[in-house]
Amino acid sequence: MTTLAFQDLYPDELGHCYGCGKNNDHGLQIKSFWEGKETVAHFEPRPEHTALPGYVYGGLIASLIDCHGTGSAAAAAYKANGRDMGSEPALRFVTANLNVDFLAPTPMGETLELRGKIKEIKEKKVIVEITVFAKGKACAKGSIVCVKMPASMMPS
Ligand SMILES: CCCCCCCCCC(=O)SCCNC(=O)CCNC(=O)[C@H](O)C(C)(C)COP(=O)(O)OP(=O)(O)OC[C@H]1O[C@@H](n2cnc3c(N)ncnc32)[C@H](O)[C@@H]1OP(=O)(O)O
Repeated sequence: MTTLAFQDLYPDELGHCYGCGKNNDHGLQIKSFWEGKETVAHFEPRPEHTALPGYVYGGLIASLIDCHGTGSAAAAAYKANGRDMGSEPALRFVTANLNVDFLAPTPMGETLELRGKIKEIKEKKVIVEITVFAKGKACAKGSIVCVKMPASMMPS
Protein backbone atom coordinates (compact mmCIF):
# COMPACT_ATOMS: atom_id res chain seq x y z
CA MET A 1 0.00 0.00 0.00
CA THR A 2 1.36 3.43 -0.93
CA THR A 3 0.96 6.19 1.63
CA LEU A 4 0.01 9.50 0.06
CA ALA A 5 1.69 12.66 1.30
CA PHE A 6 -0.44 15.21 3.18
CA GLN A 7 -0.16 17.58 0.23
CA ASP A 8 -1.36 14.94 -2.25
CA LEU A 9 -4.59 14.84 -0.27
CA TYR A 10 -5.28 18.57 -0.58
CA PRO A 11 -8.16 19.26 -2.93
CA ASP A 12 -7.12 20.19 -6.49
CA GLU A 13 -8.19 23.82 -6.06
CA LEU A 14 -5.61 24.11 -3.24
CA GLY A 15 -2.80 22.49 -5.18
CA HIS A 16 -1.19 25.68 -6.55
CA CYS A 17 1.06 26.67 -3.65
CA TYR A 18 4.69 27.40 -4.61
CA GLY A 19 5.99 25.37 -1.69
CA CYS A 20 3.65 22.39 -1.62
CA GLY A 21 1.15 22.51 -4.48
CA LYS A 22 1.01 19.19 -6.30
CA ASN A 23 -0.19 21.09 -9.39
CA ASN A 24 2.59 23.71 -9.41
CA ASP A 25 5.14 22.47 -11.94
CA HIS A 26 7.57 25.28 -11.01
CA GLY A 27 7.15 24.85 -7.25
CA LEU A 28 9.01 22.86 -4.61
CA GLN A 29 6.28 20.19 -4.29
CA ILE A 30 7.28 19.30 -0.75
CA LYS A 31 5.78 16.04 0.57
CA SER A 32 5.08 15.45 4.28
CA PHE A 33 4.21 12.28 6.16
CA TRP A 34 3.60 11.05 9.71
CA GLU A 35 6.42 9.18 11.40
CA GLY A 36 5.06 8.27 14.80
CA LYS A 37 4.01 11.49 16.53
CA GLU A 38 6.33 13.57 14.33
CA THR A 39 5.91 14.71 10.77
CA VAL A 40 8.74 14.32 8.30
CA ALA A 41 9.63 15.65 4.86
CA HIS A 42 12.73 15.39 2.70
CA PHE A 43 13.97 17.81 0.08
CA GLU A 44 17.07 17.98 -2.06
CA PRO A 45 17.97 21.62 -2.86
CA ARG A 46 18.69 22.32 -6.52
CA PRO A 47 21.53 24.52 -7.84
CA GLU A 48 19.15 27.50 -8.15
CA HIS A 49 18.55 27.30 -4.39
CA THR A 50 22.10 28.44 -3.66
CA ALA A 51 22.90 31.32 -1.26
CA LEU A 52 26.72 31.25 -1.47
CA PRO A 53 28.48 28.51 -3.42
CA GLY A 54 28.09 25.31 -1.43
CA TYR A 55 25.34 26.62 0.87
CA VAL A 56 21.55 26.62 0.74
CA TYR A 57 19.53 29.85 0.49
CA GLY A 58 17.78 30.67 3.77
CA GLY A 59 14.57 31.70 2.02
CA LEU A 60 14.25 28.21 0.63
CA ILE A 61 14.67 26.76 4.12
CA ALA A 62 11.94 29.12 5.41
CA SER A 63 9.65 28.02 2.54
CA LEU A 64 10.19 24.36 3.39
CA ILE A 65 9.40 25.02 7.04
CA ASP A 66 6.34 27.04 6.02
CA CYS A 67 4.79 24.31 3.90
CA HIS A 68 5.83 21.38 6.06
CA GLY A 69 4.28 23.37 8.92
CA THR A 70 0.91 24.11 7.32
CA GLY A 71 0.72 20.52 6.04
CA SER A 72 1.52 19.19 9.51
CA ALA A 73 -1.13 21.47 11.01
CA ALA A 74 -3.79 20.18 8.62
CA ALA A 75 -2.79 16.56 9.28
CA ALA A 76 -2.88 17.12 13.05
CA ALA A 77 -6.31 18.75 12.84
CA TYR A 78 -7.71 15.79 10.90
CA LYS A 79 -6.20 13.39 13.41
CA ALA A 80 -7.61 15.35 16.35
CA ASN A 81 -11.05 15.16 14.73
CA GLY A 82 -10.71 11.42 14.05
CA ARG A 83 -11.02 11.98 10.30
CA ASP A 84 -9.17 10.77 7.20
CA MET A 85 -7.10 13.55 5.70
CA GLY A 86 -8.72 13.50 2.26
CA SER A 87 -12.26 13.71 3.66
CA GLU A 88 -14.63 16.63 3.10
CA PRO A 89 -15.10 19.29 4.28
CA ALA A 90 -11.37 19.96 3.90
CA LEU A 91 -9.52 21.41 6.90
CA ARG A 92 -7.23 24.12 5.55
CA PHE A 93 -4.56 26.14 7.36
CA VAL A 94 -2.54 29.20 6.38
CA THR A 95 0.53 30.74 7.99
CA ALA A 96 -0.15 33.48 10.56
CA ASN A 97 3.42 33.66 11.89
CA LEU A 98 6.73 32.07 10.95
CA ASN A 99 9.99 32.36 12.92
CA VAL A 100 13.20 30.74 11.75
CA ASP A 101 16.54 30.41 13.55
CA PHE A 102 19.42 29.58 11.22
CA LEU A 103 21.68 27.52 13.46
CA ALA A 104 24.44 26.50 11.07
CA PRO A 105 25.27 26.89 7.38
CA THR A 106 23.23 24.37 5.37
CA PRO A 107 25.36 22.48 2.85
CA MET A 108 24.29 21.96 -0.76
CA GLY A 109 24.41 18.43 -2.15
CA GLU A 110 22.59 16.86 0.82
CA THR A 111 19.01 15.75 1.25
CA LEU A 112 17.44 17.92 3.93
CA GLU A 113 15.21 16.30 6.54
CA LEU A 114 12.47 18.32 8.21
CA ARG A 115 10.98 16.96 11.42
CA GLY A 116 7.85 18.57 12.86
CA LYS A 117 6.35 18.42 16.34
CA ILE A 118 2.83 19.57 17.11
CA LYS A 119 3.22 21.93 20.07
CA GLU A 120 -0.34 23.23 20.45
CA ILE A 121 -3.59 22.32 18.79
CA LYS A 122 -6.87 24.19 19.03
CA GLU A 123 -9.91 24.17 16.77
CA LYS A 124 -8.71 27.23 14.85
CA LYS A 125 -4.95 27.33 15.51
CA VAL A 126 -2.08 24.84 15.42
CA ILE A 127 1.53 25.59 16.41
CA VAL A 128 4.24 23.39 14.89
CA GLU A 129 7.97 23.34 15.64
CA ILE A 130 10.22 22.13 12.88
CA THR A 131 13.91 21.25 12.80
CA VAL A 132 15.83 21.02 9.53
CA PHE A 133 18.71 18.53 9.44
CA ALA A 134 21.51 18.07 6.91
CA LYS A 135 23.70 14.99 7.35
CA GLY A 136 22.11 14.55 10.78
CA LYS A 137 23.09 18.06 11.95
CA ALA A 138 20.40 20.59 12.91
CA CYS A 139 20.88 23.59 10.59
CA ALA A 140 17.64 25.50 11.21
CA LYS A 141 14.69 25.56 13.60
CA GLY A 142 11.32 27.09 12.89
CA SER A 143 8.13 27.76 14.75
CA ILE A 144 4.96 28.30 12.76
CA VAL A 145 1.53 29.46 13.87
CA CYS A 146 -1.08 28.05 11.49
CA VAL A 147 -4.64 29.38 11.51
CA LYS A 148 -7.71 28.02 9.72
CA MET A 149 -7.87 29.55 6.26
CA PRO A 150 -10.41 32.39 6.07
CA ALA A 151 -13.27 31.66 3.66
CA SER A 152 -12.26 34.81 1.76
CA MET A 153 -9.01 33.10 0.65
CA MET A 154 -10.78 30.10 -0.89
CA PRO A 155 -10.30 30.14 -4.70
CA SER A 156 -13.61 30.68 -6.51
C1 LIG B 1 -4.93 22.96 2.98
C2 LIG B 1 -4.58 23.95 1.86
C3 LIG B 1 -3.42 24.76 2.11
C4 LIG B 1 -2.69 25.09 0.84
C5 LIG B 1 -1.88 26.30 0.97
C6 LIG B 1 -0.70 26.14 1.89
C7 LIG B 1 -0.30 27.44 2.45
C8 LIG B 1 1.15 27.54 2.60
C9 LIG B 1 1.53 28.55 3.61
C10 LIG B 1 1.32 29.94 3.14
O1 LIG B 1 2.17 30.54 2.54
S1 LIG B 1 -0.21 30.68 3.49
C11 LIG B 1 0.00 32.36 2.82
C12 LIG B 1 0.51 33.32 3.84
N1 LIG B 1 -0.47 33.58 4.87
C13 LIG B 1 -1.49 34.44 4.70
O2 LIG B 1 -1.65 35.04 3.65
C14 LIG B 1 -2.42 34.66 5.86
C15 LIG B 1 -2.87 36.11 5.95
N2 LIG B 1 -3.47 36.38 7.26
C16 LIG B 1 -4.77 36.09 7.52
O3 LIG B 1 -5.55 35.69 6.64
C17 LIG B 1 -5.24 36.25 8.93
O4 LIG B 1 -4.45 37.22 9.58
C18 LIG B 1 -5.17 34.91 9.72
C19 LIG B 1 -6.12 33.88 9.10
C20 LIG B 1 -3.75 34.31 9.75
C21 LIG B 1 -5.57 35.15 11.18
O5 LIG B 1 -6.88 35.63 11.14
P1 LIG B 1 -7.49 36.28 12.43
O6 LIG B 1 -6.58 37.38 12.89
O7 LIG B 1 -8.94 36.59 12.13
O8 LIG B 1 -7.42 35.09 13.46
P2 LIG B 1 -8.03 35.10 14.87
O9 LIG B 1 -8.08 36.48 15.46
O10 LIG B 1 -9.34 34.36 14.83
O11 LIG B 1 -6.97 34.28 15.72
C22 LIG B 1 -6.99 32.87 15.78
C23 LIG B 1 -5.79 32.49 16.63
O12 LIG B 1 -4.58 32.73 15.87
C24 LIG B 1 -3.72 33.65 16.57
N3 LIG B 1 -3.08 34.52 15.60
C25 LIG B 1 -3.67 35.21 14.60
N4 LIG B 1 -2.75 35.91 13.90
C26 LIG B 1 -1.57 35.63 14.50
C27 LIG B 1 -0.23 36.04 14.22
N5 LIG B 1 0.08 36.85 13.21
N6 LIG B 1 0.75 35.57 15.01
C28 LIG B 1 0.47 34.72 16.03
N7 LIG B 1 -0.77 34.29 16.33
C29 LIG B 1 -1.76 34.73 15.57
C30 LIG B 1 -4.66 34.41 17.49
O13 LIG B 1 -3.94 34.94 18.59
C31 LIG B 1 -5.62 33.32 17.88
O14 LIG B 1 -5.03 32.50 18.87
P3 LIG B 1 -5.86 31.90 20.10
O15 LIG B 1 -6.94 31.04 19.48
O16 LIG B 1 -4.88 31.14 20.92
O17 LIG B 1 -6.46 33.10 20.81
